Amino acid sequence: AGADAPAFQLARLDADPVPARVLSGEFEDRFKPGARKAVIREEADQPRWWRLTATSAVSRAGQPQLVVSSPYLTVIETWRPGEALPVRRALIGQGMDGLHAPRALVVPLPDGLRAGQSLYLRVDGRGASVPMRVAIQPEAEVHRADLVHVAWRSAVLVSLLVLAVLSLGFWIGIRERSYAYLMATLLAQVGYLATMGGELRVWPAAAEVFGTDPRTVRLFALLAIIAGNFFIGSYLELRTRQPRVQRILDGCSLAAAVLLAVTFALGARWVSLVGNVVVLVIAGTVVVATVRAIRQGFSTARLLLLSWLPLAVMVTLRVGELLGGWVNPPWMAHALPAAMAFSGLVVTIGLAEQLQQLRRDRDHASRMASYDALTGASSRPAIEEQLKTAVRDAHRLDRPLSVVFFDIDRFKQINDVHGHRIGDQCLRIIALRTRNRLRTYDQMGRYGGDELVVVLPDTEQHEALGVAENLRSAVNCRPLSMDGVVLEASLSIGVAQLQQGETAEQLLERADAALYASKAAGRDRVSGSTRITGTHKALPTKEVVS
Ligand SMILES: Nc1nc2c(ncn2[C@@H]2O[C@H](COP(=O)(O)OP(=O)(O)OP(=O)(O)O)[C@@H](O)[C@H]2O)c(=O)[nH]1
Repeated sequence: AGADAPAFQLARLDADPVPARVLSGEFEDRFKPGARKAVIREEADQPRWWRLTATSAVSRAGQPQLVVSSPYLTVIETWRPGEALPVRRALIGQGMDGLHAPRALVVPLPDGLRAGQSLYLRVDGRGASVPMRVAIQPEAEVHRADLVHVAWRSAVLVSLLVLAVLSLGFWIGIRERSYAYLMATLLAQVGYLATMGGELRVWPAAAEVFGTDPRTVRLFALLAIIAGNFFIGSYLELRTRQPRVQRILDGCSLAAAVLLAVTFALGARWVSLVGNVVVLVIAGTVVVATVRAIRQGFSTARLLLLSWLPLAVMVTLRVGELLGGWVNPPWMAHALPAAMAFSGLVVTIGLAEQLQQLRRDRDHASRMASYDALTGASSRPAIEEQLKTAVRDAHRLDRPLSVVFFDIDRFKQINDVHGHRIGDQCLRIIALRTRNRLRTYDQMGRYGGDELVVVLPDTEQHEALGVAENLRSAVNCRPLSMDGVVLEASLSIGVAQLQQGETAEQLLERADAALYASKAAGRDRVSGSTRITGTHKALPTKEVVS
């Protein structure tokens, strides 16, 4: 509430004299009003002085607090009226206060302020140049905002970490590289948020090492950019689908990598400037790339766009703020991290969706390999495999097994007279009529051009001969009609029952020989293999059931 209508004025002194001189009033005339009413933005690399003057009285009731939001690395020393020593505040290190969430620097004003009274702030922004909102709020309000802040940050950081762990799991599980890039991006984002937001101070040792060095946050930001680029490139298959866009992203990654190198050498201000421009280029490029991918019919790009748009908007708002264009509303402090978590979540869902598609494709491919597309019967390798299994079971369980092998008579002539298309339909109808006369556990496969094999488990030769006769009459008793063409067709059939010690190949060979016997005897007939010695006998029905 205090941020809406500040009861104070801010002014800045572009110098850093010794405190006693400032407090003595020597520089009062040289303080200039700040660019914005309730915002401190310290651009200088050296500490500068800011004066906060109450325009109306701030009552001591409710324990008023001076609140400076999103300070990042800034260290502020505050001289309260009448005090010779300052109160030092920083998110990390000396001046850290254990009472408040790291969303703001908080200085108690136990006596309130009279109208016209001033606070003097020595602001050391360490060249970070982030805009900080200033407010005077009662203690209770500060605590409420702290609680909200902690809840948000915990939710976002935990989400990002959980998604990173999930990505790690997927990466290890299926060796899909996109997940490694996603994991790296998410972890870099966590690093960025924790160093930028001050959560790092939970671990004092880490806070001392990383927390007060402006290069750490740049390091994480640049790593997030590079990993994110790799992720997007691999997710959208840009290298093959949109090579030019991929080159732009590669250029951005290269720029980020160069910045990464010089940030250690220099720590210069323009590292952030160039880095932020690179971020804007990426934000725009990725929007274009996803829209194009969607146009190309790449359906999972929709999810990427959904995940990217809020992030791109938030990042643009934030970069605009850092580049000095404007000051974002306070909720932006949560919106950017939330957009990161949302984006990570949606992208993980997108990857899972891609994974499912991959599995569907694989299932489809294996179905295609085991079925003959024209007749719907098993393919040759599949029926050979099924026959082998059936033969092994028959030997092991001492059960009978028969095969029926047939060939359409003068099929070449059907093709020649009516065309290949009618020939195809003829094959399909015969396969359908065959299938309709089999038991569910009988198996049918297409062995060659117009040759089909039927495997009949638990069937002795005499029963198989009956089945074969049935199949033969199913074709020759009723002419085949298709597309206005009606034609007569017939089958030549060979039948053989498995003998003891016989292999699947030997069994098929005998059935094939019987088939040729049928052809030789004038076609349209059934022949059984004559050599029958030592077959497996069918058991009485009761025992079959058990
Ligand atoms: N329409 C169609 N024809 C096929 C297909 N596969 C093989 N054929 C043809 O089927 C014919 C098979 O001929 P054969 O089995 O050698 O001889 P046939 O004409 O059936 O004569 P017999 O078997 O001696 O009665 C060949 O002309 C092949 O081109 C197919 O998928 N579709």
